[in-house]
Amino acid sequence: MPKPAPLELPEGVRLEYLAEGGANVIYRFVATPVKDAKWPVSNVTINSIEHSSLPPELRGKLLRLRKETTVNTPYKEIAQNFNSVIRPLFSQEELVDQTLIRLPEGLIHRYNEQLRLLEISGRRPKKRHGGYLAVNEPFGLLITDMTAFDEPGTILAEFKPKWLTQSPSAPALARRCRTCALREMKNHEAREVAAKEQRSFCPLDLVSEHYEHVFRATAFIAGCNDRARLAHILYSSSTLRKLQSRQKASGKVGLYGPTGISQTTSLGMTLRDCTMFVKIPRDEKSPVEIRLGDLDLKCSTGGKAEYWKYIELQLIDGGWYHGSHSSQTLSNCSLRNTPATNRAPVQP
Ligand SMILES: O=P(O)(O)O[C@@H]1[C@@H](OP(=O)(O)O)[C@H](OP(=O)(O)O)[C@H](O)[C@H](OP(=O)(O)O)[C@H]1OP(=O)(O)O
Ligand SMILES: Nc1ncnc2c1ncn2[C@@H]1O[C@H](COP(=O)(O)OP(=O)(O)OP(=O)(O)O)[C@@H](O)[C@H]1O
Repeated sequence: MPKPAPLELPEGVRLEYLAEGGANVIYRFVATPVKDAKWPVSNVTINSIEHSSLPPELRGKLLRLRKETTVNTPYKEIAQNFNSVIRPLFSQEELVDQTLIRLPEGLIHRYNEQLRLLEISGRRPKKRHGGYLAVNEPFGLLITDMTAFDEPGTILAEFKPKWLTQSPSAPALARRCRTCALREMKNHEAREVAAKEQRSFCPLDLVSEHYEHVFRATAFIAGCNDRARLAHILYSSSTLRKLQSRQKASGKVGLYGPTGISQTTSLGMTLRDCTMFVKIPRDEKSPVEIRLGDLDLKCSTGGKAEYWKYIELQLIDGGWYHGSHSSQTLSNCSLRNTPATNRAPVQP
């Protein structure tokens, strides 16, 4: 059967900047009147987007546009990898879906202009200034909208679970997990140049079998004031456990990852840098929606695999896993007090 043609973004649809990361910018759809009778839409104000007035394909979706980066993997390849490598690992309800959509001509230039204006008006995070959309990218990605703007009372908690198991090449007597060790090393460097330090949870707490540890982790998750409710949701989240087991299965990371092109390493790193979205309705009886996003298969070429090994060596040789630096006295890593004899064996 021939493949269906990719969707096309109608000319008249306007976009509102929502957020961005290092490699992508995320937009909401703002329905505006268009001449094309195929897409009848009515006038709406920002923050109360009438989804019923959007073409059905765009309802409940956001638009993700790719930035120009050193890696520059085309969305077509990202979407193919998502379908062949990521999709089989999770169920449909556990993923922020991705669908290619062809962009109208001139759209990227218009929205690059808007990014410049957002910089001037202070609506773009400073650290993202100077990064713009890739002008040669013909596609955008329609992604599942996890925002709660259109659902009063619903809240969204968002965080990166990071490394849910210890690095396989961490020293056996480590008193820090991979994520806490790296954060503490980066904070040490930040302090030296008077830059802002990062505070976050220990990922091992997130998947702990002790509820109190999960509760401890929620102190660092923005978006949900009801920490106990969030902790209960995470404690019983099968998606979090599945992510952990998929990470374990892609264990060729740290010093053990092959150098150069390797899909196993790419997958291993991708699963350790994705985002978890938790959409919590006000009514405790309504279902909670938990999805994983930003699962673009990382590219292990271009020095990335070497960089990951270099980081691991720095953590080992620099003593960051041991927590022996004077700057590491205050840590909330779940391994910080563990007596060596009780520690779980490091994976082979
Ligand atoms: O190195 P880490 O663990 O700090 O993770 C990087 C992320 O930092 P953060 O999660 O904010 O601490 C970093 O996130 P930000 O750009 O800081 O939001 C990227 O996701 C980076 O991946 P890539 O180089 O864009 O493929 C991530 O780099 P990778 O190590 O996953 O390649
Ligand atoms: N499906 C979604 N629903 C709601 N918000 C989203 C969604 N996807 C992304 N976002 C918001 O946009 C931000 C950037 O998105 P995304 O993670 O895709 O960018 P990125 O450039 O790949 O990030 P990174 O720098 O981590 O590589 C997210 O941190 C989140 O706040």
